[in-house]
Amino acid sequence: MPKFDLITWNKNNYISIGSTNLKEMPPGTNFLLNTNKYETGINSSFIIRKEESTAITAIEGLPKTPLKELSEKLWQIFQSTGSENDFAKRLKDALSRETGAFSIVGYFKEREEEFLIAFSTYRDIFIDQNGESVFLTTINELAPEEVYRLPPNSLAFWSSQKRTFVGTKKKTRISRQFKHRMIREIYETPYVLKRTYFLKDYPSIQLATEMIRNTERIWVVGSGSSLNGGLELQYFLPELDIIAIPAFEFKLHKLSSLDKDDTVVAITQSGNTWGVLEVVKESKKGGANVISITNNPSLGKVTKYSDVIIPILAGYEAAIPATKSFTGTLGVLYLLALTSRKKLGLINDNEMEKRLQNFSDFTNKLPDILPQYETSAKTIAKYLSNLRGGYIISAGMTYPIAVEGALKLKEAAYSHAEPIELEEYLHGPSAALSEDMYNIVIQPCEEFAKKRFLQKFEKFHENLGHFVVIGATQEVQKKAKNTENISLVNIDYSDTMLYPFHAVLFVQLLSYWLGVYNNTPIDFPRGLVKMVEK
Ligand SMILES: N[C@@H]1[C@@H](O)[C@H](O)[C@@H](COP(=O)(O)O)O[C@@H]1O
Repeated sequence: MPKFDLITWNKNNYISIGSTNLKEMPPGTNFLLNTNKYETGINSSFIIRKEESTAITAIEGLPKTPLKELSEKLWQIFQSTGSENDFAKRLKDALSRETGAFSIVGYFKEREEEFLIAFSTYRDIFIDQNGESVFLTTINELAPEEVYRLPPNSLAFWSSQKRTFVGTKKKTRISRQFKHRMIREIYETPYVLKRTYFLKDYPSIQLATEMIRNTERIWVVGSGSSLNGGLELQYFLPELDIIAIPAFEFKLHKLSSLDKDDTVVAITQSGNTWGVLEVVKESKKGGANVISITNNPSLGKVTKYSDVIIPILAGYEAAIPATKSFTGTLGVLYLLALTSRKKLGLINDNEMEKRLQNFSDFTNKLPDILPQYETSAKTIAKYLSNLRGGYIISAGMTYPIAVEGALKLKEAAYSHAEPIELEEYLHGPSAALSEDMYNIVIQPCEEFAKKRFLQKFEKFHENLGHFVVIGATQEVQKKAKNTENISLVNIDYSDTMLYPFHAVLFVQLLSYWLGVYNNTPIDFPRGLVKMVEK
């Protein structure tokens, strides 16, 4: 009998591998089942225990059927009689009928026979057998160099009698092993957004929308990247009275005037940031509505004080610089804004469908877009590595991305970057530039602001060590006389609401590569923690 770690796990109330403990993990997205060799950690949404050592399933993502029910359904199939092939077929049928972006791995023991299954609707699962152990993961970086790759919508089925996996493709070589968690997590983004897409049918989004519709003022509170992500709601829903404000500032000056017609949207990846908890506790006491958006919906304390909880489906994020959780937050806000616009009669069914389709198309294209962005980010980072710092400038929809970009450049690359609003640049900051500095302009998508940038183009380009322009850069190309110290990054977007996603991914990759060239401890910047508690 092979010795699965899962059996060990089954004897406990929770799963623990290496130093990580499921109880401390946000319900998540990636799982690693087993191994003695790779004690790296599991990040799984839900584990359902049956009686002693009989069944255990780990499900990540967002299937339509509630997780408990889905697990129960699979268990029924295992208990039914029939041949091994029948089991496999019935399982596959049941799983293929399910909608949503999810993956499942399971261990079942029935009539002295043991079975392992793996299935995903939307991503590869990597599988390997190593002597007595079986290894399953969705994180390719954790897999051995040569693994069996299970493509989406196929079922891998292992039985203790046959001792081989049925359904997997031939062994393939994993081409990329990520050096840092930050870059691996950026490359997780397509999966994060694919899961997020299915939030459209999630009850919390509908409830939050209802709350937003019946409210007078909306306050978005958070810190760090969560606050920066929150700024975007003001642009996604410009018709409403929304103010995004640091949690601490809100506590100091707004809490006292809060009333029951107000809604507080608290954004917190960890769900446990002290300043945010202070705000939600007191907002609740004061009778306001509280919506929390968190990557830790089961264990984050923020949920205790929330009327509605919307999960960020990013999964466990290890690197201190937030990347996939930021983009996951944008995804949640995109859906929340769309549903609210629909409810408020600002868009009709067709437009709603079109935007959802755009979002889904974007998630499908993203795996091809990311390496392209990375190639140019890497080249540009090389230029920037000789410079001491600079400005990151934008306006409108992508202004929050300039703010977030400046934070990423500081955290990951120790590059002193300051975010500036496009027009504000002309009111002081331009005076402080020198030849050892850079300007990064995220071209606005609003026509009026686009024109303004072109009109003042020379001003942004003067006295610089390097000038980077991100966006629809064709016009800039015509405008630029001296192209020596300019880098243009063309971004192809048709839906302006998706432009911030493109821009932030590029800026994250740029910060990452600048960190590599500057030789910084990218994943664990000095003096920073993932979560600021009391
Ligand atoms: N270094 C982290 C930031 O990356 C994070 O954005 C912030 C807010 O955390 P949370 O989103 O968990 O509330 O906390 C810390 O400062």
